[in-house]
Amino acid sequence: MENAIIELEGLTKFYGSLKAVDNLHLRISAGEIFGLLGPNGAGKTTTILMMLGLTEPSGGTARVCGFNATSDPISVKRKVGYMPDSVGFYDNMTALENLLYVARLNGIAEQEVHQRAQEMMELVGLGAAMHKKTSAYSRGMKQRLGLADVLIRQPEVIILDEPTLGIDPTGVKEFLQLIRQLSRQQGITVLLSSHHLHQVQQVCDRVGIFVGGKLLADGNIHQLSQYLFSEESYLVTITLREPLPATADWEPMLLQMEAVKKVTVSGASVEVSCAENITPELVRFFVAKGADIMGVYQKEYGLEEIYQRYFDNNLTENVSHGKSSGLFQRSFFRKAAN
Ligand SMILES: Nc1ncnc2c1ncn2[C@@H]1O[C@H](COP(=O)(O)OP(=O)(O)OP(=O)(O)O)[C@@H](O)[C@H]1O
Repeated sequence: MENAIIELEGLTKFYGSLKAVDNLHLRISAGEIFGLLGPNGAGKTTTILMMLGLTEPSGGTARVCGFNATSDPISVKRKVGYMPDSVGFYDNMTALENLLYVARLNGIAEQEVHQRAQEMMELVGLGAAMHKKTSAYSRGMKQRLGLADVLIRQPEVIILDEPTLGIDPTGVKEFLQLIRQLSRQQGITVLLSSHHLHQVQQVCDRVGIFVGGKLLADGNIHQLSQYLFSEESYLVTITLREPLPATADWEPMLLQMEAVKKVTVSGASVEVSCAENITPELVRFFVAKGADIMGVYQKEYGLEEIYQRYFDNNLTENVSHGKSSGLFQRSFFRKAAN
């Protein structure tokens, strides 16, 4: 990859006998917004800490902005802004005073510190609230102020660990828009760790799926979808007025169509995975059967399904332990592999 600003080579971390990060290889380009996506305990925070030189790898290397994070953490910290999931402030000070404090700690010259802090407050949308004490700030406002703290040092890379935790949906949307705008306007590289699929999907150029310390796949949503669902790229959901009669043999008939790979029935909803877009044929099929169609919805696979697919093996294991997932509560009809 040309112009990689983050390069992880065989990065590994053991905590005692626990392998928290397992031979991670990853390159992120300058200006990219990369989403590190994984469930709790996947190793996201440990990876970030190694990239910042805050914990030493057991193996491999992390290079950020050309510096080795283990042997030269100070240089990395000059280039990288890190926002943990929860940012603390002095509640008895105003937001601007908090920011000025951080700016001075970071050695920003006194003659420019005021102007820069005020500019940052405007940039993160807190211009009108900069003289309020942070004790009166909402969680979303505190996250914005946290971002200003990070940005005031003019980093090349920002790393955000679960940045939207505890923010309401409107706040999340605004915060993500802000991240995207900053990255695009200022060319900042963003690494965002999250387990909120929808949010990652909205804002990231590329996503890495991280499970059990391993990076299982990375790419943009379309690439991941093509890779995983090449045979079942189209998902058509047809909603009928009545649930399918128990005696109907429509599923096997649908599966006889060349392009149909899988049929899932859930009440009055029939989900058909196909290799080609055969929505008109499917509609004709149901009409010919005398069914009333209430809705037809066609979509490309999203991150949720991609993520779910990576958990297929785990799901099987869970089911064998009696913890059946929602997926298995519906009936599945899959074409047997030839
Ligand atoms: N300091 C530590 N000592 C021992 N084990 C640790 C330590 N930090 C993390 N772990 C373990 O390493 C694994 C990875 O943890 P990590 O915090 O990196 O995951 P994560 O993906 O960031 O999870 P979350 O989304 O919950 O923050 C987990 O099993 C965790 O319990």
